[in-house]
Amino acid sequence: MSAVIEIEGLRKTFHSLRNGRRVAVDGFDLLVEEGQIHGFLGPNGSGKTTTLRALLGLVRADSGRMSVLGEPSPELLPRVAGRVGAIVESPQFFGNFTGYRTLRLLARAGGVPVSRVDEALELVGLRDRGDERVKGYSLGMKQRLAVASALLKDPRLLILDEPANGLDPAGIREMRDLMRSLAASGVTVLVSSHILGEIQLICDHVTIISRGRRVAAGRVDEVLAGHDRHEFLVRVAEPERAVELLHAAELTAVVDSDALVVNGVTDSTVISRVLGEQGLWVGELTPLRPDLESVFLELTGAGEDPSVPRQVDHAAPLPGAEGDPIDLDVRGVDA
Ligand SMILES: Nc1ncnc2c1ncn2[C@@H]1O[C@H](COP(=O)(O)OP(=O)(O)OP(=O)(O)O)[C@@H](O)[C@H]1O
Repeated sequence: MSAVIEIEGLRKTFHSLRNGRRVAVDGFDLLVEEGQIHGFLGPNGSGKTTTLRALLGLVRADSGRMSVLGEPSPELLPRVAGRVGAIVESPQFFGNFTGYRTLRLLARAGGVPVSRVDEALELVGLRDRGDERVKGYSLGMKQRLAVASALLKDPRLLILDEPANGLDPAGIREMRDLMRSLAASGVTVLVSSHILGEIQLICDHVTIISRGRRVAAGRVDEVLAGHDRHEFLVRVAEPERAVELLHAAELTAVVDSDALVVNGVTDSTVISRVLGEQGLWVGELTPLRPDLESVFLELTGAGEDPSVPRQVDHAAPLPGAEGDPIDLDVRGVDA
């Protein structure tokens, strides 16, 4: 399978008079292969947006090697820009324009055949609402319009920064369905998020970033399996006595409210045998599988670092700190 995005050893430091020197990305690696829906997970301020901006040439990295669709980025990104759709920054849609007119304008500006507008609206499920003004759109619809704008040129790679941010459950579901159908049509998707459940539902691969560093990467099921403590929830009539019996059999067990949790067990029949032999019949024996949330919290130290201030979205770059932006049609959503 070929690499669609490769990042090795990316480092980016911001300097400001107020906060001094801040290492936003600290030797970060990322590999996204063709056909993946790849989740890019990390707490607020962990470096996701900075990584994506560096990849797309919107901010200049201190060091590191990056490539997109096989071309070194950002140097030769223009060669593949026509096959990359990205929504990383806040876009400005004219509220008085209809969705259709907005896309037609963007298509013309980007040299894309206007016939592509209908297809893009269809793909994001806005074909029926394309004649309505954008100011009447819900946030979810605006998000989908932003995705449609990134789809105008029929990209092979779609990069979405926090597409579910601010959406209600219905909007999140729509976004999820949209990503799935795009992936089914052969588009590789990289989606950054701090919404763990969403990533677990949508993505097949994940890279977790914490304080600018990669702390886990791989297939979602493999990352989860790597953190499986082989725990079981056990319900019996006498939990305290059950714990004593399990300890005597050299198993680790603790009472957890009206049940007990046994860990480090690969074969659950051992538990029922130890207890059954002493007349304690097991009423429930449930494997406690890790979910992405518990893995994420474990790896990132419970999320947000209070010493790291939240990014101000439109923080003014320092003179000379930014690279020359590349015309990638990078858009975000006007909330
Ligand atoms: N233009 C900037 N100037 C100074 N510091 C910045 C700038 N952009 C980002 N940072 C800092 O770099 C760190 C990483 O920020 P980044 O926005 O990349 O994180 P993130 O993972 O995308 O967070 P979020 O989920 O909150 O968007 C933060 O400490 C942030 O304050």
